[in-house]
Amino acid sequence: MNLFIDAGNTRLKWCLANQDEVLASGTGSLEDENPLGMSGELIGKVVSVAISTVASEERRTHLAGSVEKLCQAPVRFYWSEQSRNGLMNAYQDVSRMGADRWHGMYGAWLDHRQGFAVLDAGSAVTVDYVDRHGQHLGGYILPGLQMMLRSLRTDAARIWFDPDQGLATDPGKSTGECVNHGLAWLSAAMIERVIADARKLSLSEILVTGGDADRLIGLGLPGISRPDLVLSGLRAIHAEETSG
Ligand SMILES: Nc1ncnc2c1ncn2[C@@H]1O[C@H](COP(=O)(O)OP(=O)(O)OP(=O)(O)O)[C@@H](O)[C@H]1O
Ligand SMILES: CC(C)(CO)[C@@H](O)C(=O)NCCC(=O)O
Ligand SMILES: [K+]
Repeated sequence: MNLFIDAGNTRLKWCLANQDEVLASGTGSLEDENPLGMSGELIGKVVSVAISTVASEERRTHLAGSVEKLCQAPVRFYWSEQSRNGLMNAYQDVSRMGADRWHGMYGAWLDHRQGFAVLDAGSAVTVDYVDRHGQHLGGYILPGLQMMLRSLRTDAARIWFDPDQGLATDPGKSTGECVNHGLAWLSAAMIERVIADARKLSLSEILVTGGDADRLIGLGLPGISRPDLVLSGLRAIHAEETSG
């Protein structure tokens, strides 16, 4: 079995899979001693490890070391590419693009050839557009929802509030409401823009992934929830690279 890991800035997601099916999946944290939280029985099945990561070089090295030791298996990292299987990256310097964006787009490309947007609402939010010819048209990088709340709390002296996951967007009448409704209101505005862009660019689907995907869908994003998007792109690339 192969172990696949999507290591973001906050959490990591993993799945244990062979060519056709996923045996197990879970989440973990780079901060934990056992970063995957996998049982010994599952760890024993791992013969190779493929990782997509946007973590710092220091955290990446640490992850590689601990996974290698834990699984006694070779670890391979996958990065952004210029093109693959008809999908073409708009970046001139693809080495600068977060691997999660490329793997998410590739996961989407395998199932949707009619043009799509990928919205990854993680520690940061990314939006990427791909047309029906497989051409990546470019994208956006925005602060994530938790990141915005954290910056309000730490950078503004008189803003005290309890964060909530509410969906209300009407004008707030307390600090807490102003902050929480403000975040939902901003997210709703982003959703409107993504919808308008998708229409203008003739993209037929919006695929949503990341920890805050459900929140955005709750706020009206007409998207398909694909929590596994990055891992499924990574699995496909690993299979292509190691077959034959
Ligand atoms: N159990 C959880 N732990 C942490 N964040 C969570 C959890 N559930 C939902 N979230 C939300 O998910 C967001 C982080 O998303 P995700 O886990 O996809 O990040 P990530 O993959 O580490 O980030 P990135 O890839 O952007 O670096 C946070 O803004 C938070 O609101
Ligand atoms: C934007 C994030 C943090 C989203 O996870 C990641 O894709 C990243 O670190 N990207 C590097 C910059 C870029 O994609 O251009
Ligand atoms: K991510």
